[in-house]
Amino acid sequence: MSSNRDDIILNVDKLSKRFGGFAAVTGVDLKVRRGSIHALIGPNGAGKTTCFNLLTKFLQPTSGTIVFDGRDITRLPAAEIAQLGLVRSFQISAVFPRLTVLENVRVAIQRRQRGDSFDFWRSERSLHAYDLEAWERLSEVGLSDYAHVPAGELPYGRKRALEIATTLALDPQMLLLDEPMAGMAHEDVGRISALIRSLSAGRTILMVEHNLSVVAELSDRITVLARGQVLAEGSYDEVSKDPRVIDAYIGVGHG
Ligand SMILES: Nc1ncnc2c1ncn2[C@@H]1O[C@H](COP(=O)(O)OP(=O)(O)OP(=O)(O)O)[C@@H](O)[C@H]1O
Repeated sequence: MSSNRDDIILNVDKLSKRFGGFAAVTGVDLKVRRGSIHALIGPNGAGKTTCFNLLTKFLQPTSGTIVFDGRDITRLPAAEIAQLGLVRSFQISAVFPRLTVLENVRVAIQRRQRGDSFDFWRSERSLHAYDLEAWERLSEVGLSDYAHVPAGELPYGRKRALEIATTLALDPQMLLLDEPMAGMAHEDVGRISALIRSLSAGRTILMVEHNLSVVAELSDRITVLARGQVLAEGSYDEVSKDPRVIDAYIGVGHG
């Protein structure tokens, strides 16, 4: 694939999701350029999480199409989408607290190699085969010094970094990050921002994030949702000056 500026890795067309009579997402168009950091923002209840769930097929769309890397994935199951390289960061609950940081990443790599099964109670020797790659992932997210610490003992910010390392173990072309700064202490925000920036080298990132200064700093492009629809799209400067965006945020008390 070429990597010119118009190279769209994710092309979402008129995506909609209804829950019974309630339209959570309506006619959303979204184009994400390969290699960019794209943010999806909007006030509470705007439909951001539902969009993520539709993209990764945790939910089936009511209508619309999703094309990833030139392929229509609208009807594919979640596991196949991950295999194609569109991967959502795991939740912290997916980290095994008693396993060390290194072991967690090793298990994630093994799951990629063996498919989505948990038959990791194999020989120690077969697990060590994944060590080299696991160390690389840890170094990529700045966790090398924590390799032998049980995951459950990591501070919160480092747990998010581990969660990202286990996601990288799936070798994604495109990462969906669901509120990467949620619950983060102030001192962790800068470090995770730098991490996201470094991850974007050679990958595409789509993130839902409430911290607007992080969105401003990191994003090449921003799509603003409100009431399940696209309200505005552009650079941070453009969307933050848009009166409709300001109204939508103030309307639900964000200010
Ligand atoms: N499974 C469901 N059944 C019914 N309604 C739902 C369901 N999931 C989400 N909704 C509704 O869809 C709307 C969009 O919710 P969603 O969680 O996608 O918003 P959001 O932008 O992610 O909000 P937040 O920023 O608060 O996380 C909300 O009104 C929500 O109540």
